[in-house]
Amino acid sequence: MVIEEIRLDRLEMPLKHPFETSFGKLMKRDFVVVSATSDGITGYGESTAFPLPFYNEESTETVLYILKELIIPQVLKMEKLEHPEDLDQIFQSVKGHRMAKAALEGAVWDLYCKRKGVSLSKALGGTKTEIDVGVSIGIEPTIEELLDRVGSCIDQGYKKIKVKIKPGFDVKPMEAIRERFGMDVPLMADANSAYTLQDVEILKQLDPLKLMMIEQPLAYDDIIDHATLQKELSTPICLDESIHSVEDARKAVEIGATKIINIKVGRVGGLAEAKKIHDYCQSMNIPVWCGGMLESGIGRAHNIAITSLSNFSIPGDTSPSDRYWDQDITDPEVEFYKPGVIKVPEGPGVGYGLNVQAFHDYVVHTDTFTRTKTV
Ligand SMILES: O=C(O)CCC(=O)c1ccccc1C(=O)O
Ligand SMILES: [Mg+2]
Repeated sequence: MVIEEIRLDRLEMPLKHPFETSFGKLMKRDFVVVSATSDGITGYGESTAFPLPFYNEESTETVLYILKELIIPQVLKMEKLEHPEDLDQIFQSVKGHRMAKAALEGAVWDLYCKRKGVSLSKALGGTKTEIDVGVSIGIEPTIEELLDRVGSCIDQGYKKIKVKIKPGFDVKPMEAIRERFGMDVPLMADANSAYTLQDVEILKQLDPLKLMMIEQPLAYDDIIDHATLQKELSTPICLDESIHSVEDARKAVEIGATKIINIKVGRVGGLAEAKKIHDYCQSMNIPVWCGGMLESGIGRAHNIAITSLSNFSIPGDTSPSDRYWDQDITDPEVEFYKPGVIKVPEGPGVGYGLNVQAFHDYVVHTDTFTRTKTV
């Protein structure tokens, strides 16, 4: 196929509730949607970078810069793009910037699948027809408010409850959840890199709570200290921020830094790399699950497709649209078809259409790039 047009729409979507992590508080989502068109068919991808580089090094502005200046001009010159993996030649010319690459790669996967008339799930080798989902709960102002939110999520049927922690809001709130809701709730904590090895005594106090895992307790770029910490903890460590590629996954698993991996399509540079990590982890008996980045329905749809692969055996953070949005930009929105379960769509591509009206209501800026005709 030949891609004739690529569009970058920057959107601002207000969150229903502020979302607080150990690195800060988000009130709205500011992100980029990539549209790629060939023969009148358009595929969509979503950038998961935040406006500021507080989760990883990328930001909305760096995504726009890398796509506009370095990647899109090369893609619009490609003579032959038979498969999304052909983008790799171009991607190799830019180190890092994985969220920028993933946003474009996602649009090309959707386009490729729509042209072939197959679902993205099938094209990736997915086998599940439905996926179990969990919820990620931000840091709440008080333990009481956290308990209310956890209770409501349990009532809604979420299959995993993840709670954000930070120094000063860790052992007490997690103990309070266990006391109120019991030891059977599938419960985990995510620290977003807020601790160091100095904090091992605090983290050890979580062990009796039998959490499913603790996500990224130490630095965003570390695996060595995580391996040291894992030797001290009975709670399994799950890496998020530190894993950017299948090579990172291999090294982290080999040194014992992680027993479970959170795969985020954007963080690892796209669906092709996400699948490689999934396959490697499967061969090593390491379970994986799909993380979230407060995506709109477009990013959620990609997450649902990759989660249909068999080693995504732990419920991910792909909650329905109404967890975050009054009005999402897909039609239909992402919904439970029974509590805690989302159906994997069977239609071509991501299987969710665009709600054009809602989409345009959130757009704040558009750039369009077209192929220069060659004779
Ligand atoms: O999209 C979701 O529901 C997951 C939310 C979440 O946990 C998160 C949100 C923003 C930044 C980082 C993370 C994370 O998983 O670490
Ligand atoms: Mg995380």
